[in-house]
Amino acid sequence: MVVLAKPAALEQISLVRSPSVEDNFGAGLPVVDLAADGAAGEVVRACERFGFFKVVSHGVGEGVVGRLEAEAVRFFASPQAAKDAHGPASPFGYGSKRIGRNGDMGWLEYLLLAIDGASLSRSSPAPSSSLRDAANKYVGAMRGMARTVLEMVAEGLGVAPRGALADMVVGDGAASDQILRLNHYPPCPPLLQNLMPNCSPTGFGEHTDPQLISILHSNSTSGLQVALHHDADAGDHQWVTVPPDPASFLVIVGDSLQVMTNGRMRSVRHRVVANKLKSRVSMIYFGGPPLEQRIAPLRQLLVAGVGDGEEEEQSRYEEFTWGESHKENKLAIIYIIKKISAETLCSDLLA
Ligand SMILES: C=C1C[C@]23C[C@H]1CC[C@H]2[C@@]12CCC[C@@](C)(C(=O)O1)[C@H]2[C@@H]3C(=O)O
Ligand SMILES: O=C(O)CCC(=O)C(=O)O
Repeated sequence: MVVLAKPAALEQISLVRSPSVEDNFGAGLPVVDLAADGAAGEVVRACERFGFFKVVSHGVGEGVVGRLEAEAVRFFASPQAAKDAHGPASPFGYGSKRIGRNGDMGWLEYLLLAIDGASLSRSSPAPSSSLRDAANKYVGAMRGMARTVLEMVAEGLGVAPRGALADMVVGDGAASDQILRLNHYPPCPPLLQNLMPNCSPTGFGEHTDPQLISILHSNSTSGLQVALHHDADAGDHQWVTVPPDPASFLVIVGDSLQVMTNGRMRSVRHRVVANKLKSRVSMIYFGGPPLEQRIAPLRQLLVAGVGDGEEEEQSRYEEFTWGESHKENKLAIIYIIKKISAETLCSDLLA
């Protein structure tokens, strides 16, 4: 058991050893130019192989991103009492250090906002009208990108109609379950930097996203790591750092898309480690379906390529609705927030 000199400073936030620089993808990061010929095939390949990809040529104006990021920075820089007035996150609103309902802790503060149709929900108010306006424009852009990507997924997998998946999340009038999350990870405290040069506190613990798709933007501060799947279910994975690029977005496959594609696409585990020197600000749009949506493999994928007299592919997952996944934690079989145990604490601490 390790006792920190000042445990209260970290309030039980785990420490992780960051992968070395060589573990970066470098040129190997999956990148898709959404405007290029053959983009649908590239999207499917990246989602099958990595569970995420970087999007370039996305057509989202710099102003739309910059305006919301500036609003987020302004909110996070406001006095603690002003931020606390918008919390605690239950689940929507301002939250700090405590993430979700499972007692997970991270070196971050965040604003979780519900989306109703094409704009922020009136029932989880934004802290200011300027943040709400900026968020609504941003949400519009993210819905457009979610449609493009999900249509490409359907096209690339040979699923008809092209809007089969996209309509679940951004269909006209669909009461889908969309969320916008603004995250701020303050720099790693100087005390810890000195004590443990190779460690950082966990910003956001290891998890997969339960929805169909997430679209992530960050400022130029690093911290995001993804697990390259070898055999992730058997715990065989390698953490790699994704270099930040504010000019692009990262599309992340969620658990529901994994189920709907009967495991062809894999949701990707990811986590954030706090940066030693700079604040990281990220904005993430989560595209989930309506609560009554059945989460099960698309029938067309189970029968695709099955000849006469041959058995169709079996579903690898128990069927449930998106609403049930909230209530009964059904997706917990797939998504894992790993409580980092003593063995995974940095060896500097264990010494
Ligand atoms: C530790 C967490 C925090 C969770 C639940 C659990 C694992 C996955 C996280 C997310 C990620 C996607 C948005 C969110 C709203 C969701 O649906 O799953 C998040 C939720 C929360 O922020 O509460
Ligand atoms: O901040 C990031 O880069 C990732 C955030 C994330 O994984 C989340 O909010 O679910």
